[in-house]
Amino acid sequence: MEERLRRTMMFVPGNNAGMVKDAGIYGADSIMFDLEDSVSMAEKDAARMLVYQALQTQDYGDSELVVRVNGIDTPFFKNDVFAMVKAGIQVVRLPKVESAQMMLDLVKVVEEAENKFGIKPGTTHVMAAIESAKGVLNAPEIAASTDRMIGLALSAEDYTTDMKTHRYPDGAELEFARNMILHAARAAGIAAFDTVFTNMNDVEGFKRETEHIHELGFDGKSLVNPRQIDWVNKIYEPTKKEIENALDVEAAIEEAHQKGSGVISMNGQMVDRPVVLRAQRVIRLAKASNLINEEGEYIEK
Ligand SMILES: CC(=O)SCCNC(=O)CCNC(=O)[C@H](O)C(C)(C)COP(=O)(O)OP(=O)(O)OC[C@H]1O[C@@H](n2cnc3c(N)ncnc32)[C@H](O)[C@@H]1OP(=O)(O)O
Ligand SMILES: O=C([O-])CC(=O)C(=O)O
Ligand SMILES: [Mg+2]
Repeated sequence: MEERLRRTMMFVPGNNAGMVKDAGIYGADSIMFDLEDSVSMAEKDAARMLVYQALQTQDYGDSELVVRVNGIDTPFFKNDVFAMVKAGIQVVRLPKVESAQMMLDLVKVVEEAENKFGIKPGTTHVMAAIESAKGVLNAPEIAASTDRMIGLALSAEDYTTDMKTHRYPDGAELEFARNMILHAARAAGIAAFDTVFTNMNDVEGFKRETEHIHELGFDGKSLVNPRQIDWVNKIYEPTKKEIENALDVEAAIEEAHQKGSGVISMNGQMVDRPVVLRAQRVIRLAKASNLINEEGEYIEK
């Protein structure tokens, strides 16, 4: 199956009826309804109900549908998971994950809910948000904890609090966590998401951070505002040169396969599997940015 693009995962506060209703219009790769920290204690049940109803009635287009449930040690957790699985959510994001066991405990509840509501076992995927030193150090075992895992996310607001620091413009305080999470995710073959950027007035800071995590190799970022979607997509957009090279690589490897070979030379450059895999990702990103037409040619904008 073709890997899904996950450049933008937008948080939508689960108690905000207007935002929940319109969340599909902005073109986020993933919409993440939040039942956790953007919802006050008094509104936990109302938010769960609102998101449940929206999932039954709203059309969210091609966006992947994710819910951030309340933590496993809260009185809301089990009700959240049951309601969201019943509503057919695609991914449950567990916050503040510190061990593989926490993911296994989540999966047990997901399984119970799938059985209860007659949903095909294994349909509901899960992901972990890493928000503490312990979580970062256990990232490899968390990433490999279950076949249902689709990704790891860094959650830097809680993480920097746990580390007794805060966020700085150069992001030096996050480098170790970013690298651990990225390596753990890649080793397990799942996605890696960078954290939110919450200062809506610092557009340059947001773009600098996104360029940095793009360079490191993150699939994308958790977002708090729809304006951030286009900024991320622009940074993840391949260049004309990258797209044309990727199209040449596809053609060259096709020719090689027809000759029964897995490797070929293209303008003096060896083309083999890793080069082809990189080219395929460039083409997926280019298609998502409408930079390749039906005939498979680059579209000049
Ligand atoms: C540390 C953590 O846990 S972070 C995760 C939890 N936090 C969240 O989920 C916060 C989500 N984001 C928000 O609530 C808001 O974007 C804020 C508070 C950051 C900024 O709010 P505003 O300044 O009002 O946003 P802005 O003016 O850009 O809104 C423009 C439009 O986008 C909508 N919008 C803004 N943020 C979102 C969102 N996250 N999801 C869906 N719609 C949104 C607004 O409703 C508004 O719609 P309208 O034009 O139809 O009225
Ligand atoms: O997942 C995120 O990026 C938001 C969050 O909870 C945090 O930073 O603590
Ligand atoms: Mg958090």
